[in-house]
Amino acid sequence: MLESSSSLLFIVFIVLFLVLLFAVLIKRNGTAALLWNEIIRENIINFVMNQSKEQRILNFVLQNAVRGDPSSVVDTIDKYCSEKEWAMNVGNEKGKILDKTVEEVSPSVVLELGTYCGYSAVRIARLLKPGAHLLTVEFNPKFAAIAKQMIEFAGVQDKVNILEGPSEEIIPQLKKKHEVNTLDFVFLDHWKDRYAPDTILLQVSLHNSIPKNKPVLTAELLDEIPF
Ligand SMILES: C[S@@+](CC[C@H](N)C(=O)[O-])C[C@H]1O[C@@H](n2cnc3c(N)ncnc32)[C@H](O)[C@@H]1O
Repeated sequence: MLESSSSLLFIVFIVLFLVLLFAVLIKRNGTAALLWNEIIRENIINFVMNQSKEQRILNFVLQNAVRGDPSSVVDTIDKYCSEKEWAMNVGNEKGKILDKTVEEVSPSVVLELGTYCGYSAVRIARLLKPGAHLLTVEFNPKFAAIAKQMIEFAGVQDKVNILEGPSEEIIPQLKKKHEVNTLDFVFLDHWKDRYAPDTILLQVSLHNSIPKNKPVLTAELLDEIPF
């Protein structure tokens, strides 16, 4: 009896020690914090709420943003992601540089690789001149479905075309299937290991018709440009 209660006490002690150790790690170590927030915590919330984080972001927008007002959609996503749950949108800081580039270039045709929930797509589309359009590529069908609703709610669906599939498959189809002859602005915000091969693929597929003076921005580059 005494033996079993002391081993129980020992197990409780070990569990408490591990919880404490993990709490300290989360506070001090970026990887542990990421592991906790992005994998453990998020999956627990998804399980309890029976809903993905992306669906929660969309619901928050549907309940709090102004329908047909893209800036309100952008601001509402920023509010959710700064106050409630982090998400991999480009965010407001880098978003301002993105805005500035779109305004300066005044593109007619824009390509974005990596749509996610449609945050940057709405952000770019709200600044496009009449007749201009954005093609945005996303290979996760669940994210593409969320983005479609986000874009429609923001009222920019006539300016944005979501192309569902991997960039490496979509890019070679741009010319024939989507009638793209030249791109005035490219925003690379998908997985980093595809930046270089997709940039080459773009030039090959469009026969070098991305003019040299037209910007190709990556999410990482936005970190380095002073605003
Ligand atoms: C950082 S998020 C994009 C964020 C988005 N641009 C925004 O600011 O709202 C990256 C997205 O790229 C998608 N992705 C990654 N690699 C891809 C590929 N090769 N083809 C298509 N989509 C890809 C992922 O599923 C993810 O949704």
